[in-house]
Amino acid sequence: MKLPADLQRALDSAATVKADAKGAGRAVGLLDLTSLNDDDTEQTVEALCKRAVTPAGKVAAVCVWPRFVKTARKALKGSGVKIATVVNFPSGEADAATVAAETKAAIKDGAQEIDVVLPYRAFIDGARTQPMNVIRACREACGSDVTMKVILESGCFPDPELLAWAARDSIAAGADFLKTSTGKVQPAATLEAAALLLHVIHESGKPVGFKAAGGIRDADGAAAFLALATAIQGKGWAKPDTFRFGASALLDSLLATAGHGGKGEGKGEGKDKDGKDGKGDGKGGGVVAQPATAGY
Ligand SMILES: O=C[C@H](O)COP(=O)(O)O
Repeated sequence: MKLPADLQRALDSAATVKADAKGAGRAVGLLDLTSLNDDDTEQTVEALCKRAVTPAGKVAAVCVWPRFVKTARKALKGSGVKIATVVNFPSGEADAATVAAETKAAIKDGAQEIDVVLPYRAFIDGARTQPMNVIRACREACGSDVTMKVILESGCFPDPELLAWAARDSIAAGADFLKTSTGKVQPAATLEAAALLLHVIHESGKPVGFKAAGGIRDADGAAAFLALATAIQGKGWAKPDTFRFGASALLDSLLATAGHGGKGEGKGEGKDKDGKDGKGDGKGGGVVAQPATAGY
């Protein structure tokens, strides 16, 4: 299935958008500042939390492994920055009872937002009941106070119709947000997947948010996703309650573009997927997002 013509036009136009200072400052407030590296420690999580309140304002949330939720809670006390964590991450292969237990434990530790991976491999293989039982179990464990973001791992879907189906089922199972990717699989966030998920959200008529996550490394890449959200959902829709970026190496580029310098003025201070220093292309990271070209 090709994207409908109006979505394709919105995507083509968004792909050409360049970041400006105002938009980059706004994007800071929509950021889930993320660290989900295997070698994260309490010290790296504390350092991450110190970066959550910036000269351009605070980020929306800090997203860390469940084992660091308590550390983040302490470090972020009084900041107003939310604490997000991941469950069933990144493989999406745990059963409903395990996911419910993971979710409850994280909430007990202080998590306010749960990013749960849809059992996407099972869904792609044709299963329908089991994947959604996992999402429903997470929803139940979250209750009404904790935000649940469902990670679809859009890059693994062989066709957009199946992705749209997973998105609709996730909304029916209680998703507060649809999130593109774990960031552990390529392709991660693409404008194609974003257009489709934003369209499904729009069609649903429900107050469901969208999170673009994985591979977004510079302010221009972020601006394209924001422009697309505005084109599909309307001006003013993208707020912290409805739109997030999940990114581990975007903040410095946003701050530099917003006129707040940041370490290295956005000249390659980012980290690549292995946490190595980016080599510097003036756009804030070793890997530059290619939002408009990859698959779903
Ligand atoms: O949820 C967010 C992703 O894990 C971040 O991915 P990234 O490291 O490619 O920015």
